[in-house]
This record gives sequence, C-alpha cells and structure tokens, in this order.
Amino acid sequence: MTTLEVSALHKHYGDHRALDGIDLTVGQGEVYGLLGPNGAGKTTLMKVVLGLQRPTSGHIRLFGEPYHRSALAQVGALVEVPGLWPHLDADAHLRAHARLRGVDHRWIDGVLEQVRLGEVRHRAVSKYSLGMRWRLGIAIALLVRPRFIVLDEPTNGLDPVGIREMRALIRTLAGAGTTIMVSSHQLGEIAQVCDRVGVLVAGRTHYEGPVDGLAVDGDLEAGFFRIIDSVGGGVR
Ligand SMILES: Nc1ncnc2c1ncn2[C@@H]1O[C@H](COP(=O)(O)OP(=O)(O)OP(=O)(O)O)[C@@H](O)[C@H]1O
Repeated sequence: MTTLEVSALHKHYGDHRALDGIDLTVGQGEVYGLLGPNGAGKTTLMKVVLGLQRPTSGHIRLFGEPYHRSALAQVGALVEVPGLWPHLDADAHLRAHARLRGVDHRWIDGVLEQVRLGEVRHRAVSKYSLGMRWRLGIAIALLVRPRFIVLDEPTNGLDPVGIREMRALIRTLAGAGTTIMVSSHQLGEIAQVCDRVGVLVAGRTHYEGPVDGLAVDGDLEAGFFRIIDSVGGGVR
C-alpha cells in the first residue's frame, strides 16, 4: 500500500511554475526524503499535499484513495517554523491544540514523552531552544496520532545536538510504523534517516529511489550535484 502518490502535479503562480509535473510515491512505513535546491518546490509540494495550497492540475492519492480533505485528519505536519505563543508552556499549547482538533487530552502525556519535553512541559516556550520548539511543533503534529507525518526542514537552524535529536525522533516515529516525508538541505542527514529520496529541481522530480542510488562512487553530494548540473543548476 502506498501512503502518497503524486502524479503530473502542477502548481503555477501566474507564469511561474513552482511545481511543473511532479511524480513521486511514498510507501507505507517509509521515511521519504525530499531533496532539492532553494526554490525547487519542496515546500509548495508539501503545502499542496496538506491542502494548504490548491494545485493547478495533477493527481494525488492519499492512503491509496483519491485525494479527499477528510484523509488529512490522519496526517500530521510541521511546515516552516511552528507558530507558538512565547508566554505559554508546552502543556498549554498541547491542550489548546487538542481542544481545536477534538483530541482526547490523555494523549498529551504520551506525546510529550515521545518528543522528550515531559520535564519542561511547564516552562514558557520563550525559554526553549530552537530544537525544543521544533520538537513541540512535532508534538502538536503527533496529537492526532497520524499515519503520515510531513516535516519541512525540521533540522533548519539546529546545532549538531539538535540535529541528532531530530534524527532520533524521526527514527522512533518510523519505528512505530508512521510514514514520514521530510525535506532537508542536509544530504548527510537524509542519507542517515531516509529509506528513499526524491530530488526536485525547478518543480520536477529528477530522481526517485534509494539513497544509495543517488550517490556516485559512494559520494552522495557528487550524485546530487550531477543531477542539479544536468538541469542547468536549477537556478530560478
Ligand atoms: N505564494 C507564492 N507566490 C509566488 N511564488 C511562490 C509562492 N510560493 C512559492 N513561490 C515560488 O515557488 C518556487 C518554489 O518555492 P518553494 O518554497 O516550494 O521551494 P523550496 O524547494 O521549498 O525552497 P527552499 O529550499 O528555499 O525552502 C520558488 O521559486 C518560490 O519563489
């Protein structure tokens, strides 16, 4: 069973083709890495999949069914920096989101443990590190106990410790059977955590397959740049 199938997906802003015929498939239980230079269309793709942007044309299937917004109840997402209230603590954030999404408050304890924020649940978010803020964003996404999680650059701005924690969290979630799509500029991170990758350049899919298949003589970066160079640098 596939979790996500995207075919011939277009999103145009006037004359600008942010997505110019994307094809990709995310299998159930897979950690799928979305790679691509700035402006490749990674965030736009995620927003379209999450129903935050309307596609210009193309097809999406979620959980094996034609796209329908009701399926989004089983999808958790963190796209761009999580919107948090600095003066509130993690507990208050999760209670507010649980109320909004009709989720039982009893999940909150478990979710806080999953992202390892249990000990600081009563500390105001203004005193959190960036890594802790990202983890709270993921905790909010986890409240609905999603089958599929979409994470847009969750290691952006994190130090090596924060990156390692995020990697561990992604692995834990995947180990529990959740399908994950994660975008990143960190090739090494993607290689360590993902089963398969898709490389987008200028709104199109230029590679999809195992991480190893992207590398040239074992060099992931060389493989990545070979793709980008083959499409004129992907500059937009
Ligand atoms: N609302 C918008 N209106 C017009 N153009 C947009 C809009 N959103 C995105 N774009 C353009 O669409 C293209 C794809 O942007 P997108 O943010 O999806 O790329 P990305 O791969 O996520 O880039 P980055 O790695 O920098 O986050 C870019 O050229 C961007 O300028």
